[in-house]
Amino acid sequence: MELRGQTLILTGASRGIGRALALELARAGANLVLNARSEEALEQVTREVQGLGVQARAVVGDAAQDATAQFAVKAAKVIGGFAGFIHNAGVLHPGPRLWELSEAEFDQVFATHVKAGFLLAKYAFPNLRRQGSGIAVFVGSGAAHHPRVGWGAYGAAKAAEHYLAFNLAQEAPEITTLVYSPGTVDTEMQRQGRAAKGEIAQMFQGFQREGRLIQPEETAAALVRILAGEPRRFHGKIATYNDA
Ligand SMILES: NC(=O)C1=CN([C@@H]2O[C@H](COP(=O)(O)OP(=O)(O)OC[C@H]3O[C@@H](n4cnc5c(N)ncnc54)[C@H](O)[C@@H]3O)[C@@H](O)[C@H]2O)C=CC1
Ligand SMILES: O=C(O)c1cccc(O)c1O
Repeated sequence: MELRGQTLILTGASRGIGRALALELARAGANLVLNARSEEALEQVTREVQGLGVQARAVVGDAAQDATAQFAVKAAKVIGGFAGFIHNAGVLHPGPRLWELSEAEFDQVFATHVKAGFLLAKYAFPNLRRQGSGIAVFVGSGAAHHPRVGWGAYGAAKAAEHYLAFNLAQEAPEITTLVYSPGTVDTEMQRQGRAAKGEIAQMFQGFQREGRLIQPEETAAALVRILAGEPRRFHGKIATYNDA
């Protein structure tokens, strides 16, 4: 897929994998609508992306709010060449067993991974279908298939997010829709995992001790290689960091 001149929406762009993806996509020539909740960090990433010579627009807000998704699609259409989205925003809340999470934490995890994915599809897919093509990437996780003490809501939300992607792939075959599983990546989410209480912290500490963490730049480059190549081979499937 040619990325130059195409406009993509990217959620969770203020740090970690999202920030690295924004920069790598810009290097590949893509214009970007960047979303995150923290205005200062997002504006900073947006300036860095613009410095790479592409058009970029920051949309500050919760990706799980209807207005955020609606505005992001509008902003992408104003830039022109709207080609789709990468839903990367995520939150883990590591540590508590499922029944120890607050209702607000549970809702936040499902809203960020699942509802935000639904809203992006709700506003992007009708446009992309009219154009007859597009790309939708859901940043997924091995957690969707591997129950562990201390990440129950997260894993359940990731499983639901994967399912949204697989179902959309059937509902809109003309839009290439895939899950990207980024590997175990050295980000704030990993740091929160290591600092958590209970068994999950040992797992995350082990990732670091065993040298299993990859850098956000590596996993971003791998996804952009997939997108710039033949993303269609992963339609309705999970592409992993190693596939690139
Ligand atoms: N770091 C890892 O080892 C792995 C990460 N992932 C997934 O990769 C994605 C990115 O994670 P990381 O960069 O590691 O995490 P991170 O915590 O460093 O960054 C998450 C990003 O999402 C944003 N965000 C969170 N809630 C949001 C909301 N409601 N609306 C808009 N933005 C929101 C944050 O502001 C931040 O920009 C997530 O979907 C995560 O589940 C999947 C597998 C492994
Ligand atoms: O599988 C992992 O290593 C992992 C770690 C943190 C967060 C995740 O989603 C993961 O899948």
